[in-house]
Amino acid sequence: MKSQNPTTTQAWQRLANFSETKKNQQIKTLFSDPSRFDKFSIKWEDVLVDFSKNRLDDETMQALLDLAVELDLKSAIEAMFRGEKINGTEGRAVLHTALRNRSNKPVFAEGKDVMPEVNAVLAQMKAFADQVSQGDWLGYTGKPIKSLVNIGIGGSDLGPVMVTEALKPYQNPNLEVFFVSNVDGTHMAETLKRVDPETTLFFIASKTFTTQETMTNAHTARSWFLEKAKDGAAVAKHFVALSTNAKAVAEFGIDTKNMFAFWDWVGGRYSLWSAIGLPIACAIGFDNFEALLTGAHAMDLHFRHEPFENNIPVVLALIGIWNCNFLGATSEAILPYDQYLHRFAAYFQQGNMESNGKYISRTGEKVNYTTGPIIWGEPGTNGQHAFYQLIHQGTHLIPCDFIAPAISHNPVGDHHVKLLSNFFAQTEALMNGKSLEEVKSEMAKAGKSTSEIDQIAPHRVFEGNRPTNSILIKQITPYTLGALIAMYEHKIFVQGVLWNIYSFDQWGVELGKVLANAILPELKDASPVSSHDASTNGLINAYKGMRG
Ligand SMILES: O=P(O)(O)OC[C@H]1O[C@H](O)[C@H](O)[C@@H](O)[C@@H]1O
Repeated sequence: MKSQNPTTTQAWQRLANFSETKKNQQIKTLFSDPSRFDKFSIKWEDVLVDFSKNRLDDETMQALLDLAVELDLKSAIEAMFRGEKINGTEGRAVLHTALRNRSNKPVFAEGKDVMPEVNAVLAQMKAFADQVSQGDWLGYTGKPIKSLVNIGIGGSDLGPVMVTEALKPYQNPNLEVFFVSNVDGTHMAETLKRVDPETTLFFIASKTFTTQETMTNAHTARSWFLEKAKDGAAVAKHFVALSTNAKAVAEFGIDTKNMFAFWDWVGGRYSLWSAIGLPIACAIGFDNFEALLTGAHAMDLHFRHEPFENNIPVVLALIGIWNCNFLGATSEAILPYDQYLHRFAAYFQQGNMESNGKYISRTGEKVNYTTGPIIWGEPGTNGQHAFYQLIHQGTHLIPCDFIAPAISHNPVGDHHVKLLSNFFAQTEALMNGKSLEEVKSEMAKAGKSTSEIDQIAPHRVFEGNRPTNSILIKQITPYTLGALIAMYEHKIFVQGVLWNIYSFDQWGVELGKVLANAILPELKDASPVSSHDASTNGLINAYKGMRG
């Protein structure tokens, strides 16, 4: 994979040169081009991506596309799909695309076709999910399973939670799903209050099977279970493991025949397509899980083969780079107008920020440009009544992705048209704003006094010109959700390639873990500590004092 500081390319120089003059380009005036909407939107299957409401003209788009060519994005995409070890610091391939490779064409990692293994685990998942969802998997007292409890954190939690929530309309009504991630005992305690050991299945989900939070929660769940079941042999009916680490699974006491494997070429935050997706498959049924994979595969094909100018993940990634590196945006909001997608932004916080939150380039130097933005968001319309104030009138430039389904799973009264009227109105308002003249004349018409108009009018002005993308999807189904997730995954990949950083490691999470392990034994007794800096010593000693 080509490794080059993007700022040294001709395309970047061009973008930098004209960005000063184009920075404040008015989006609404760009619509004087009657073909703008057609030119700056992509229709793919049942999805429409409109990126015309950006500070983006033909020249900028061309320079961004040239940047992708100059940095040899095409070869990088091929390198990922072909199983090259593009995760350079861990020496691993990145093949989540193989997990959903419905074509079944061979995919090689280290010279070995991974598809037979992928298919074997999928078959094992199907057999298991079918038994659970049909009520044939019985607990130790012979009762069918009613509650699924996933114990995992990060990539072993966020994907399954997000998808299970997003696809609730497809959920088996006989099953309830719970997710325990936090090492805070409250998370486990509150969940255990709501489940019955005779009818509960625990999924211990951990790629490494060493993660402190997950192992602590797993041991607590097992002790709770054994207290009731009083028979070690019953564990096999109530605990399964989703992991790459068979040895640690066996050491924990889960029979490896109850283990669903995946491999080191699956990154944690890209793992919902693997055995980590088993709770999803149980909750919504294996056919629906397969449709999720199929949708993602369709997006993979689009991403791999479509020319860049028509390639949704590539175009969205390039616009993100324009906004971050040239217009000064430091964050991006993801705003789904779909209550079922309420964990979507949280999921892509990990996807984006753990992948591209890096200041060291692939050649080991500190970068001299901005990389991964801060990702945040909540479902519309809740966000509108909370933080949209800042998006509309704050001092930060916050590019937003608006996502909405045309058809609701709950066509109750006029809720959906109301929801979608807000979806359309917000991007319109963010682009067009409202001028001082408009505000003044409105206030005058409403009979306000001149002094009131002079005093209040400036506060009611909307500068507008806030960039947005709108992603309209016919309906959120397993298939379209799979495609949507894959779309964002590939956007992140493209940005990592162009920023010349390694998107598939996460060294930045290590230091805190190591220090927590050093502090843990110090918290076990009352003796004061003095080995840290004054603040950390002070905090630990105050804690010991409060605890008594
Ligand atoms: O699946 P596990 O090995 O338990 O890892 C769970 C999570 O913890 C790590 O600290 C990483 O930051 C995440 O990328 C990962 O998803």
